Amino acid sequence: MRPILIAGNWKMHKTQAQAREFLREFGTALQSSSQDSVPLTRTVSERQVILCVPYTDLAVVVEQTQGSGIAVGAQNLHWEDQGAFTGEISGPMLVELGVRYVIVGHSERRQYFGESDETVNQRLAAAQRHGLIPILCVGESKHQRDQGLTESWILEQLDRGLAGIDLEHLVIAYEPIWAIGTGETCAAQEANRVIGLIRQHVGQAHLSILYGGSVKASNIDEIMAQPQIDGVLVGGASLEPKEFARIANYQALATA
Ligand SMILES: O=C(CO)COP(=O)(O)O
Repeated sequence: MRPILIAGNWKMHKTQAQAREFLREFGTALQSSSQDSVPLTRTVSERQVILCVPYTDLAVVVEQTQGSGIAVGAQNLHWEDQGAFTGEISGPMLVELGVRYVIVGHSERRQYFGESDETVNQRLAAAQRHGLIPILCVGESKHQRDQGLTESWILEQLDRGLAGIDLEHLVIAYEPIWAIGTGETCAAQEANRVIGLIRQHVGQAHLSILYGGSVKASNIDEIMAQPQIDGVLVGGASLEPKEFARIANYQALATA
């Protein structure tokens, strides 16, 4: 049985005060949106909820989620442990704060900050060296999809990104770029197909592979009904406590 992960990526949103407010409302919403009002700890122990928050919120969110079962993630890390890298944050700095997961290679990092598969690979290795679980993001652009390049592009991202990486302590997220922040969700069956290809290519039976891109309370049940999809990486909808709680408490439908 592969672990189910429901991860929120806040991107560059929320001050510490806003993070505290979110967590107050999220705790309540998690219980009230759960069908049988199970306590927070039980809900999240069956489905690992992860909040990937800005660096400045990490300490507050770790402190406020202690004992709740919610795990905390960062959104990037540098490959060196320390050094003259102005503006960067290293693995040991995250570990000291109690962070357990870290997103690596998000398409926004690749698009706006020049991340390449090579630096993604180095960041993955650094995360694992320090016991952090990296969430590697891969996905094609609209242009690549239209050109029929989806599969070859993703397999290339995987081959380059995962060279020498331990496949046991890793999560992959399939995030088609054209579905991020656009409201245009990838059809659940198509996401299932691509994730199946990723699983086959990586060849690691226990790997959790998530879908990301315009996930909302209104489409989570259908997405999670797909047999290859082990969870979601949620952007915009993770900023709103009630919406994200409903996503975490998705209703398990019969497998599509
Ligand atoms: O980029 C994403 C998560 O990492 C997805 O963002 P949205 O859910 O806002 O489309």
